[in-house]
Amino acid sequence: MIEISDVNKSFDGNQKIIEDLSLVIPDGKIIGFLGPNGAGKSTAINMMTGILPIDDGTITLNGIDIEKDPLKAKQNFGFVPDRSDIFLRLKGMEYLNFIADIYQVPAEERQEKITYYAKQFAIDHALGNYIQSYSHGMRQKIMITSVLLHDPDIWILDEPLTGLDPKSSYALKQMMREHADKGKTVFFSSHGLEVVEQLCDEVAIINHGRLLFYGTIEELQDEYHTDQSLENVFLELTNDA
Ligand SMILES: Nc1ncnc2c1ncn2[C@@H]1O[C@H](COP(=O)(O)OP(=O)(O)OP(=O)(O)O)[C@@H](O)[C@H]1O
Repeated sequence: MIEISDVNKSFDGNQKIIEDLSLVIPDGKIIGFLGPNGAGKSTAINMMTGILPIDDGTITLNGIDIEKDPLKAKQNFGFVPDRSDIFLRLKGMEYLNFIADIYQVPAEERQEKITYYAKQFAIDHALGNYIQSYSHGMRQKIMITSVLLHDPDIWILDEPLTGLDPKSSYALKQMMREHADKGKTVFFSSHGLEVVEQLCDEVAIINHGRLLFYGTIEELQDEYHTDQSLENVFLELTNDA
């Protein structure tokens, strides 16, 4: 479970990029995090994962405060950022072993998992090459594999499906469903409203750093007295004109 309580964030001390954001992300469900470009999704996710400091408010992951006890909080989640251009000078296998070392994944288990996930994502042939030489999709897949390797309770994924081919996208969606069905937490941002509609149990929609809605798609339709698709309601809700 992730609990975000009264969180505010600005970069220049003036305009708030995140304003009074409170949200409880429960276990056992897939939650989609939606908002137009610049709405504040990555900023919120970066605070949840301890990458950015929080101005005021608190964020806890499985009850552990990300600012007060960052190391312990980080043991509870895995994070796939929206940009996967990191550790470019490591080979795929070196990166996976590095992450497995950090999270102390036993040798036999890590080998088994690397073999399995690399095959699922069709990057097994490329693990001996430098990440620098990987396509965007391959970099995305190596990042996702590194999270799956240490099997954290909470998955925080920033636009994880962008750049994945249909087979890998399908595999990841299946894994997300299985993880949620085990009673674990899956939180991901996306611009793909059809995927969100098909995959998520609940959605959180933000714009200009403020939470506009949190709940199921049926509740969203009820609230806006419509039976229209998520896309139509989303466009109406986030229309600034
Ligand atoms: N380091 C920064 N310094 C100043 N402003 C920033 C910084 N990072 C983000 N912003 C601003 O914060 C706002 C929210 O950006 P953010 O990247 O969180 O949005 P987003 O919802 O993830 O967008 P996208 O869908 O395009 O990824 C934007 O107006 C952006 O210009």
